[in-house]
Amino acid sequence: MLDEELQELKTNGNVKTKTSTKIKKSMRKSKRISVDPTGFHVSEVDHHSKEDDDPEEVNHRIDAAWMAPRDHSVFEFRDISYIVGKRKKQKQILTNVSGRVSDGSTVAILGPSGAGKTSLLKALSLGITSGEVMGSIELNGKKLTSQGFKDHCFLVEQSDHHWSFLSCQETLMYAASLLLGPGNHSAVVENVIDKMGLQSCKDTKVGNDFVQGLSGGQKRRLSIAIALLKKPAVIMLDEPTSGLDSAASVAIVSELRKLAKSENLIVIMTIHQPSTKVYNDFDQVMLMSKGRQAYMGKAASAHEYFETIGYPMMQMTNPADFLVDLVNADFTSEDSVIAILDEWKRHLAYKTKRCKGRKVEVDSNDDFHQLMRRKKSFLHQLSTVFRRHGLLVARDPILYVGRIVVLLISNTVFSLAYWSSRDKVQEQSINFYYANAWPISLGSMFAVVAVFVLNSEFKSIMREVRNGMINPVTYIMAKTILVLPVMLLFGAAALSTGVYAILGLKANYGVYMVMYAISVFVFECIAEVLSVAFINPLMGMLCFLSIWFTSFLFGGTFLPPDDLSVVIRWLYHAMPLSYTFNAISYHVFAGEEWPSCIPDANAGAVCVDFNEFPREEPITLILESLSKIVPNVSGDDNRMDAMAIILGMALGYKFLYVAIFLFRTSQSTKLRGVCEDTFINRDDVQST
Ligand SMILES: Nc1ncnc2c1ncn2[C@@H]1O[C@H](COP(=O)(O)OP(=O)(O)OP(=O)(O)O)[C@@H](O)[C@H]1O
Repeated sequence: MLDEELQELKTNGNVKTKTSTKIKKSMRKSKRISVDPTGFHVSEVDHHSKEDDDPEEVNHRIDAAWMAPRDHSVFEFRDISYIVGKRKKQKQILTNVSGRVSDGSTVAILGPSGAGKTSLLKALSLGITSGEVMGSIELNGKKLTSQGFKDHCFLVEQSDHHWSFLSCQETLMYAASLLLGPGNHSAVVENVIDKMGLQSCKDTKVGNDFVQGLSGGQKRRLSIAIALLKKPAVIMLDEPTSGLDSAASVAIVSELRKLAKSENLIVIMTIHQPSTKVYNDFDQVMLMSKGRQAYMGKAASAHEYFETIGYPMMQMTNPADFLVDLVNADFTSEDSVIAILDEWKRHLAYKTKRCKGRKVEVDSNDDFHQLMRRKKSFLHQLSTVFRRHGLLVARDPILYVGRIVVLLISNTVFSLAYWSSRDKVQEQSINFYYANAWPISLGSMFAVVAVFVLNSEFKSIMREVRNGMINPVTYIMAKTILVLPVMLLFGAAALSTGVYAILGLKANYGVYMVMYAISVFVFECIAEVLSVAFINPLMGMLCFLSIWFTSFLFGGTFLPPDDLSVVIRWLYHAMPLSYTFNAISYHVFAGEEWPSCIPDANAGAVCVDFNEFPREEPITLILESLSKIVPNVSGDDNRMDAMAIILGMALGYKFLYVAIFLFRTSQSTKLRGVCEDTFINRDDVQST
């Protein structure tokens, strides 16, 4: 309803309901703002009026500002060059690529495979973090910085990293909450659902490779819908039609064109080889080959330009095929491609020497962004991310729920395997020890799954951070708070049925749960580090398994630390499981009635001579006797110390995780400004 009112208001502005009156008032307020034509500068904003303090009023102003068309903008990049490698192995990926796009335009970057399309888009979205990038990128005449990109631009990547277990509508509601601040944004969300044709699948889960969900085209539409929620000046899309059939490709590109016109957007996309229908929807095209430009200008005039330089297009030809084939060295001679690239350089107008890299950031003082900045607080973001990931923790079976179920089943089976240790006799003490060591070993090893899942989550978070949706700290905090009780649930699943119900353990349940949770938590923290340290999750998983097995082997269950070579003896002290096994073995034998060992009456090596261990306490005795077989067991109560050391290790790993996480999410392209002669498009010279 509100949506319809807003639409009507936007077109004729005479809806007479209470809600629309508020929005109207808000829009009038928005109009009080005068916009500097060179940027998004606001000259007159009443920052502290009484109405601004009313959350409902601010909410309506945001909705109204969101509905209003965006300010005019110009995106310009000059002499973008990109070099990778060092010295003799240097490779020039991009060479002096320039362009200028105004709002309302859709630009397609075309070219054969390896032409440099993706590299250019990455450079324009400040996403290149290695090698050297030169040139200048400006939005409304001001240098585009990472913050400027977060405020005014949005990159839709080729692979859609969404939250698989959220529905389309839930995804958009959380995105709206993150982008627009607190309040009910269902009207705005409905608006983008309608615009992107997602009405029929709004309750469908996004899905992934393992869970059926949205189709490829719907996922792409969802990515664009999220971008629209932000109301950016520029949307960049990497291959938005890849993997889609021709009808879906036409629909997406024509929708983007309409959006560019209606929302004053600049749309820049890379595209491989579009059909004629898709090509006709582009306002401008940039043709690339060998990292250089062969053409940049009106899509409809491209064939005229090539005709003037001696390459007429045959009738009934797909213009995109014609252009791409012209500069594809696989179909044309290398010399001919170079001649076309050189010809374009000659065609460009010469502009005087100019130093780029001015340190002026894009303003984000337009009304919409002013309001949003005031509304979006760290706490609000934290609570949104907390609610979203709480839902995902409950729904995603791979991350935690699956582990809880497997721990429950496997440890029930283990306890049945050690059924005889219920007798609590000396010769069963070793079995009872193992019955308690396996649940913790298994629980800590299962954290390998977290490496895989968190690696994939990190990609989604990276997308959100780069597009200015969230502060990475909110994700880290929310996840840490959510994971702590889950560790206790792991303990409950691993121990309740197995060692407590089946084997009749009497040791304090609460203390055991906490010890279990801490011991598994440290491995969860190791998994977090490895999930962000490697781009490929399989590398992280391999590393995790190596660390876990080292911890298991050098945990003192099998090898006495004193027998180890001095070169690797430190591993016994550096790995968490040695502390865990020591503390847990004391805990499970403490408080139990273990009959004293009678010398000579027992077969096997378990029984000890009283004279060797003159102490009276039965717990100490059983532990001392057990230590003959399990080197790490001792009669001393080290539980507090052990847990403190493990928590310290967990904290260390957490620190490392946060450092890598923040480092990777903060990386962006460092553009090195150049002071060289600049060549720009003749058309642009005329239009400026
Ligand atoms: N970091 C890098 N190190 C070495 N070579 C690179 C690097 N990045 C890109 N390249 C090379 O630069 C060229 C352009 O790559 P890019 O992915 O930009 O091309 P593209 O036009 O998007 O190709 P496609 O359409 O096949 O995706 C390719 O030859 C690629 O191998």
